[in-house]
Amino acid sequence: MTPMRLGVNVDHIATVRNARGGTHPDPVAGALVAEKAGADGITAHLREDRRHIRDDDIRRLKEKLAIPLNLEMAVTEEMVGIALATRPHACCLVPEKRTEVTTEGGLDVKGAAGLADTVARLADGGIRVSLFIDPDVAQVEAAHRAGAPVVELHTGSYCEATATRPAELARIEQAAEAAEALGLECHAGHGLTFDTVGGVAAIPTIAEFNIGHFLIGEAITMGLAAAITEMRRRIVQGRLGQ
Ligand SMILES: CC(=O)[C@@H](O)[C@H](O)COP(=O)(O)O
Ligand SMILES: NCC(=O)COP(=O)(O)O
Repeated sequence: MTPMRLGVNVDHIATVRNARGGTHPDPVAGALVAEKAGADGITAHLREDRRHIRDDDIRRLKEKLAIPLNLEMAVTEEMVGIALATRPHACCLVPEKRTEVTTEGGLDVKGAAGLADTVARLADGGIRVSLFIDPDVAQVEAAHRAGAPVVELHTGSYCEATATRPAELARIEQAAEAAEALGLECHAGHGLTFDTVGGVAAIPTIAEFNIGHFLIGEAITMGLAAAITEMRRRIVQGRLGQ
């Protein structure tokens, strides 16, 4: 059976940290909790504007994790240099727009000149390269031509859709079938939640799910009670001089 790995994206732990400019919460500490909880890998997106994950987070993730690190990054010389210096297990190449709130779409692999060269340089550095694309058969075929062994299908439109969700899921299924036929490993991610992951997981050839924003949100709400209980305990301890 095709594996069904869960990659936990820790970007938005860094978003909360950066809101105060300090060191807490630490995305690396969160990644180690995810590792202990059974995550199969950790994903972190080093954006060009460093709005959440920073260079030092990537360095520390590589140093401390026992599970694979998947570095998401734009196709730039700076990022290729960081990847080759850090040597994560995998790099997922994504499109980036400075003003976007999140990754709005997939890479236009068909129109990206020089992408095959970037894929080859990263592969020569021992890094498994994945291309983050819209669920579109032509993009899957272009990813294959560019020499990438893996594609990650952008599930954002599927997750956001209501009436058209079955049609969006059918696009993901077709793209996953095309990847399988070409011998590419297929991953899925973006915007997945408890309610939307099942539909995608039902596609038998998808080997990895990369999920971040929703999980970090649930960690805040599901974890809030435990944090409050611990804070109450510390207050009582302090009062009693223990
Ligand atoms: C490429 C992608 O989907 C992710 O990196 C993810 O969405 C988290 O990063 P952003 O929210 O900054 O896009
Ligand atoms: N590549 C997608 C990813 O890592 C997580 O996306 P999201 O769950 O934070 O939207």
